[in-house]
Amino acid sequence: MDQIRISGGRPLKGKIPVSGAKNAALTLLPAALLTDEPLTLRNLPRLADVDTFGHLLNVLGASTQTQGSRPEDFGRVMTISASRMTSTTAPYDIVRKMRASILVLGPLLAREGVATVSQPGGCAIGNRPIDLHLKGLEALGAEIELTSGYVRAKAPKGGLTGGHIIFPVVSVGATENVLMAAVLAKGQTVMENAAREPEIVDLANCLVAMGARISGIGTERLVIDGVDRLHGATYAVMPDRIEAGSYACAAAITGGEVVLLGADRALLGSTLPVLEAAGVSFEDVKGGLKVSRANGLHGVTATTAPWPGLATDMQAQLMALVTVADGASVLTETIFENRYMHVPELARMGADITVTGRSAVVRGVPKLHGAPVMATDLRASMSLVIAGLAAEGETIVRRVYHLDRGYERLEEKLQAVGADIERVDGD
Ligand SMILES: CC(=O)N[C@H]1[C@@H](OP(=O)(O)OP(=O)(O)OC[C@H]2O[C@@H](n3ccc(=O)[nH]c3=O)[C@H](O)[C@@H]2O)O[C@H](CO)[C@@H](O)[C@@H]1O
Ligand SMILES: C=C(OP(=O)(O)O)C(=O)O
Repeated sequence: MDQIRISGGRPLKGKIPVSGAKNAALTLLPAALLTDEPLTLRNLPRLADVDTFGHLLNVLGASTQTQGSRPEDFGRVMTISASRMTSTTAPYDIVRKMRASILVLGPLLAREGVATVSQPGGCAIGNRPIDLHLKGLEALGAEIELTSGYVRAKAPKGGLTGGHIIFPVVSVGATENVLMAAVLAKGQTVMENAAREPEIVDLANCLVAMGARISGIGTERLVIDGVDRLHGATYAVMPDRIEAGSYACAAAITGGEVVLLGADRALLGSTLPVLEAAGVSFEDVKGGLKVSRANGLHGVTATTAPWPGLATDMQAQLMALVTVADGASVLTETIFENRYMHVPELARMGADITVTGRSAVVRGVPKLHGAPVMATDLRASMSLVIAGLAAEGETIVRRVYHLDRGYERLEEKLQAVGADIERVDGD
């Protein structure tokens, strides 16, 4: 199995192109099921999860064609044509590999009137329920049964109808699923306390380009006037704000200076001031954002929250950064109950971290040392890469398949800015 070997201590210098956002791509792909005309997605990142989603769309009867994807290019263009669906079932074998598969539920229900989707279980970062997805779809008239590990959903005769949904907590996935169902429902749907993440804005903009009628995009109150049909469109996936934030941490921890091509400070929300407080400097430059270490690294107190708060998907990378900061940090995770799988691994590299309940106290140490490490989720794995880039000596990161889910050609991008990093065969 592949491993990543890093010899730490080299300041990163140069340019890193930011890829299309994984978490936007994984909600734009199921949107293709809402129309019988082709949807062309540009700037799709080359990631294992995108391939898995393509496979799921094929299983449902949609064709997927990728164009212009020379191996040396970042990103690719995919045209998805769901002119005729041959199945309405998302099987366990695919859903277990990729939680985002649940996002075919709303589109299948809206388009075909039925959907059977394997229930995603918990995962390494927490419990991850889907009750709000189901309640939201029920508010549009769907009948839902949970049997044998599957969600079986049926629209009433005549199709889904608009409804009024007040989410008790902000849910990115539930907002996406219900939004995709509501665009083809009869009448008006109002979603209150909807998620406002940039990836939801990206989905809504793509749906509008396909003929949907949505107002309140980017706010917590989305109003959707259902239309009879959507048409095809061409849409470019937004840049990956989490990838950009991850490389910002990598540049700062190594004392380097990197231009993140295509990065946009507006997409970082209040993750940006938290990184600034930790000592990352951001400067707008032509074509992107220049990141470097300002005046040393400093401990921070920060809590993850829905947009525009500190992104939960940046918590592990921020933690890696502050392991070598002056002073202590207190990081609190509010979205997932178990998103600290990186803590024992960072500790093996010399970090001083104590977790109590939902908070982690990180006392900065002068330096980290390389070690063999392993993580059980995507961002935890990235935090180990960031730590490895700064550590003295060699770090081996195992279970690279987590990184391949969310970072397009990670080692190539880091090699290009001077990191001593390579993918090697391992046991
Ligand atoms: C608000 C938030 O930051 N969401 C993150 C979440 O999205 P993802 O869509 O996976 O999760 P949600 O946004 O739905 O979850 C937010 C919170 O709502 C709870 N919940 C969710 C759905 C549900 O049906 N019932 C329920 O109780 C969850 O347990 C969680 O505490 O993980 C993604 C991958 O790391 C991140 O990119 C998203 O930024
Ligand atoms: C946990 C993540 O993704 P997923 O929900 O696809 O597992 C992530 O993007 O950090």
